Amino acid sequence: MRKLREAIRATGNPSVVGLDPTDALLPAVLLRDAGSLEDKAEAYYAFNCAIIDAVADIVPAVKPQIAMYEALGPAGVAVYARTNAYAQAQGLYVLGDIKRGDIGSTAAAYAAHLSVDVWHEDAVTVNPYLGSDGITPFVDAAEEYDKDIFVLAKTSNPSSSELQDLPVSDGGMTLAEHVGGLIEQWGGASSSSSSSSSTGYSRVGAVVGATHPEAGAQLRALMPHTFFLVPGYGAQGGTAAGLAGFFDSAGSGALINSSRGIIGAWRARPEAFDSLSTSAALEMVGTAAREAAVAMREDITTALRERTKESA
Ligand SMILES: O=c1ccn([C@@H]2O[C@H](COP(=O)(O)O)[C@@H](O)[C@H]2O)c(=O)[nH]1
Repeated sequence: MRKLREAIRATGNPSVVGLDPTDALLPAVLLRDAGSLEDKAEAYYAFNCAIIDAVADIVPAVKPQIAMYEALGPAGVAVYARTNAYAQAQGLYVLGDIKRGDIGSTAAAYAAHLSVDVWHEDAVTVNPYLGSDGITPFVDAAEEYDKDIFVLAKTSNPSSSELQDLPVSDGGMTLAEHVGGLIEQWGGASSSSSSSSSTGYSRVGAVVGATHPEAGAQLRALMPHTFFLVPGYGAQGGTAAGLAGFFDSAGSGALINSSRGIIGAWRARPEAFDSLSTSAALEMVGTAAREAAVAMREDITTALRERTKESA
C-alpha cells in the first residue's frame, strides 16, 4: 500500500472517487449523438476525463467499476483501460474494481490484470469465495509487480448478511471475520519481502462496507495489518459518523469510496444542462464533482478529528 498511502498523505484525503458511468449519470447532452456502443464508450471517456481533471489534485485515487464498461462490450473495456491510463498519467492511484475469483489456473489468468500493463491498475478487488488457490495468484502478481489487492470481507450491500454474518465457529466468529483472518495471513505471506511491510500494512487489503460500522470497527481490531477499502458512503447510506472505527488510532488504514455521490453530483445543480454545449456540460460535471469531493473530504476528516478530541 506504499503508493496509496503516499497519495493519501500528499492530498490529506482518505477518499477515492468511483468512476462508475451509466447513461443515467451522464447529462443527456453528452449522449445525444451516441448512436452506437462505440460512441457511448467515447462519451463515458470524455465524462471520466472531465471528472479526473477536476479532482486529480485533491483525491489520491480513483476506482473504476469494470462492470459499467463491460456493459458496452469491447469498446467499453477499451475505455476502462484508457480511463485508467489517463488517471495514472494525472498521478492518481488506480484501483480497478474487477472482483475476480476462480480456481487457481483461471485465477492465474485473471491476475494478468496486475502483470500485463495494458490495464493500468495499481490494485484490483478480488473475491475470496474459492479460498486460497483463487487468491494466491493475485498475491504473487501483486508482490512481483509492486501492486495491491483488496479482498471482499464484509460487503456494503444489505444481503451481505446472508453469508458473511453466518457464525463459522463455536465462539461465534462470523464468516466475514474468518475471511479477515485469512486476509491477514495472505498479507503476512506477501509482506516478508514486500516494500509495503515498512508501512505497517501489507499489500493485501480488505473491502469492508461503510454501511456496517460495527463490523468495520470489529474487523479493524482483528486486522491490524490490513488496509480497508470502504464503499457504501453516500448513495448507499454510509455516513462519516460511522466511519471513524474503520481507521486505526493514527487516522490511517482506510480509503472511503463514493461513486454516484461524486460523479452524479451535477444532477443537484440548477443549470439546465441540456441547453449547454458538450464542453460546457463537461465543465459543469467537473465543477460539481470537485465540490462533492471537497465536501466528502471535509466530512471524513472532521469525523476523524472529532474522534481524536473524544479520545484525548
Ligand atoms: O461491498 C462493496 C463492494 C464494492 N462496491 C462497489 O463500490 C461502488 C459503490 O458505488 P456508490 O455509487 O458509491 O454506491 C460500486 O462500484 C460498487 O460495485 C460496493 O458498493 N460495495
